[in-house]
Amino acid sequence: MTVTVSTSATRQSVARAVGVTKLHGEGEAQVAALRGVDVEFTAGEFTAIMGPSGSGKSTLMHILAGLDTVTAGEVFIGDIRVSDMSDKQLTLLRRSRIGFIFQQFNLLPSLTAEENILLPLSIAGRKPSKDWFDRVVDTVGLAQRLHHLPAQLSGGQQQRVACARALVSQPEVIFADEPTGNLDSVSGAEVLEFLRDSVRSLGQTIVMVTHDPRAASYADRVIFLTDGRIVDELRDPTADAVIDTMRSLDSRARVA
Ligand SMILES: Nc1ncnc2c1ncn2[C@@H]1O[C@H](COP(=O)(O)OP(=O)(O)OP(=O)(O)O)[C@@H](O)[C@H]1O
Repeated sequence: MTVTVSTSATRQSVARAVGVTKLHGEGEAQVAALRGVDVEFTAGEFTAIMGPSGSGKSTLMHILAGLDTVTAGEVFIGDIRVSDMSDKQLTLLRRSRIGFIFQQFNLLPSLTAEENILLPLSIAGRKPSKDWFDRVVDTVGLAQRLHHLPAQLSGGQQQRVACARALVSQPEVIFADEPTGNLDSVSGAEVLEFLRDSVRSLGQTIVMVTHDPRAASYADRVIFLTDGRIVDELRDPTADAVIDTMRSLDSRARVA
């Protein structure tokens, strides 16, 4: 069964996939990573994408973020059709409208926390608003660490720098790929609380790929992928509800 995920008509759509299919490779080695995915992400919402290994989570996120192309279907960021864009247009779109948080933090080791946070804006030739910068730094709790190098920060603090870097340019949407995958449970919880706060108090929109039911429970909604299709969705999830849904997907897969 394929589920078409619907959203509230009153909220603005920030990212949308319509009938997206993605084939990797050629001939006998060809793999269908996504098979006709329809999904929409609305403003001010925190969504987690879950599913077994190989179900297409990273492929979906990369396609939504303009980092990979579709085989069929369409992708929109706001009302802009990403699936038609040239590489140059995609680079500009990513710089101006999309934020990224990676499992490995991806901070530049020779730059201070503050310089890392401001780097995307400097590259785009933009100046930060001082008020917004202060608010973001305050929200992530890094005011006392701005002049430290990444090596002088804990893993959790480094990931909070990466979160601030994603937020400071006020992107329409932040894509986070296993943001707590390299953190212990306490630092992971801090980062997740921060991500949830940035949605609740700063109005950010976040789409996060995770394997961890507890991480997914911080989201407003969880969508579940199996074998390249969206097969289920939970709103206001608890970790137990996410675990139960994952188990039921496993048993459905075994029966099929
Ligand atoms: N560049 C590629 N070339 C060939 N096949 C690929 C490529 N990228 C992904 N795939 C295949 O597409 C399918 C979906 O992969 P994807 O990485 O999106 O899954 P995932 O759910 O993110 O997995 P994981 O949880 O293990 O990271 C898998 O079968 C994978 O082997």
